[in-house]
Amino acid sequence: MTVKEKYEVAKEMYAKIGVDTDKAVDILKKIPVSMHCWQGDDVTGFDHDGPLTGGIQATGNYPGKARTPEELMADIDEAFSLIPGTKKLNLHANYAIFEPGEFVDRDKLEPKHFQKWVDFAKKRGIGLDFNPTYFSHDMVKDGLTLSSPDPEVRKFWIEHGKACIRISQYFAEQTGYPCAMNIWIPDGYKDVPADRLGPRARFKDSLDQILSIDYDRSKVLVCLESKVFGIGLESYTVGSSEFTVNYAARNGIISLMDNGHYHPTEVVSDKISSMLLFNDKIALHVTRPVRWDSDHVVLFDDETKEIAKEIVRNDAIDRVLLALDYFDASINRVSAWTVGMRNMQKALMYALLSPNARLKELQDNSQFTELMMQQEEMKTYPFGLVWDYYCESCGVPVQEDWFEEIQSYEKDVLARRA
Ligand SMILES: C[C@H](O)[C@H](O)[C@@H](O)C(=O)CO
Ligand SMILES: [Mn+2]
Repeated sequence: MTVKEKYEVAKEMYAKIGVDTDKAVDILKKIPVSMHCWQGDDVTGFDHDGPLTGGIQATGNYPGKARTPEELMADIDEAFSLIPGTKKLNLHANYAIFEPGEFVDRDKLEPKHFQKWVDFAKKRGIGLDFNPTYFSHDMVKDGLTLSSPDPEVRKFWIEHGKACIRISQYFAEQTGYPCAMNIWIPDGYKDVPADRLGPRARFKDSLDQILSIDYDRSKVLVCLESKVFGIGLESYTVGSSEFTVNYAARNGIISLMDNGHYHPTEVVSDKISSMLLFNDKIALHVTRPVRWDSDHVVLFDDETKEIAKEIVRNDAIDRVLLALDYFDASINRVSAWTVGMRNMQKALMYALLSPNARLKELQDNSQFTELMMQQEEMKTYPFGLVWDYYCESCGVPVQEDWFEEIQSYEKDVLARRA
């Protein structure tokens, strides 16, 4: 049987419970998922030689890491050729590309330092997202940036934030797609602080200054990401959840939730509905925390599925900005991208193939026995046959066929980067 014939069988089975698989395929094709450039080189970037700082860590030493913009772009293209659906590319400011011999520090970055990325995106018809890089830099003093007590340090990073807004607006104007610009700072303390209010007040003032510049809010979607702790910053995080949610709500920007940034038993899937009730838009970093904010590759696991369900069944596809955020250096990095991106879309597909209206009705009518039965039965519906058809209709390899391509690319390209 062909992929299409198998799809027809699945289509009939889903139709019996009121699910329109053609519609699910059409919807999924249009949901943008932003792929993070930093999986390709373990968050190293091109503006700096030092270590990765900011309380985050890429562990592993798998060969073939991209070392230049050209290598990173080639690897992104390779991953894109294996990932179905609508993609965006998520860049960090430390991926600026300079002319030979040129160096421009982060407070002075301009759109021209990202022109090659803009050309890359335009050629592929995709949008760009952006992130100021508040880590891996000498101006991070004692682990602090926008909340530093040193006005010089704060000024440097405020200028960086402003520069990034201008660059984001350029991205949006050039690509024709709004640019989500996410602010995350690592600031915090390893040990019990003497003053929790001061750093947060300074962070608040720094954000106010960054956002005071004139920019087009329909083009630049500024987001603010919270965190619970970082490595070496375990006792106190300036940009906590309460801080970022309140700041975003008061200042008309977007809260970004990273599902690695909460206490281990807290789940982002349960937060989405509350956030949707009070915000026009929210943003997500989908990752996989294993015991801590470990940034493992996104799997087709329960929490990823639950996150996708919350987006789909709350009719919030256009209100949730979806980006991935992980960096695994222990496996083939192109494969890591491909697995994570495909899994995010599988989770969305799984949610789109759920009889959501019926399940809600069962809940509202207190038919909990039937609700449990139906939710469990959904797990063995032929989801994979619809997924395969979706991949085929997007022109990317079906099932594990894509891995052969990864193996050839590793042999022909990555292995030669020694
Ligand atoms: C590199 C990213 O900006 C970073 O991972 C941030 O989003 C984060 O999640 C830090 O823990
Ligand atoms: Mn994140």
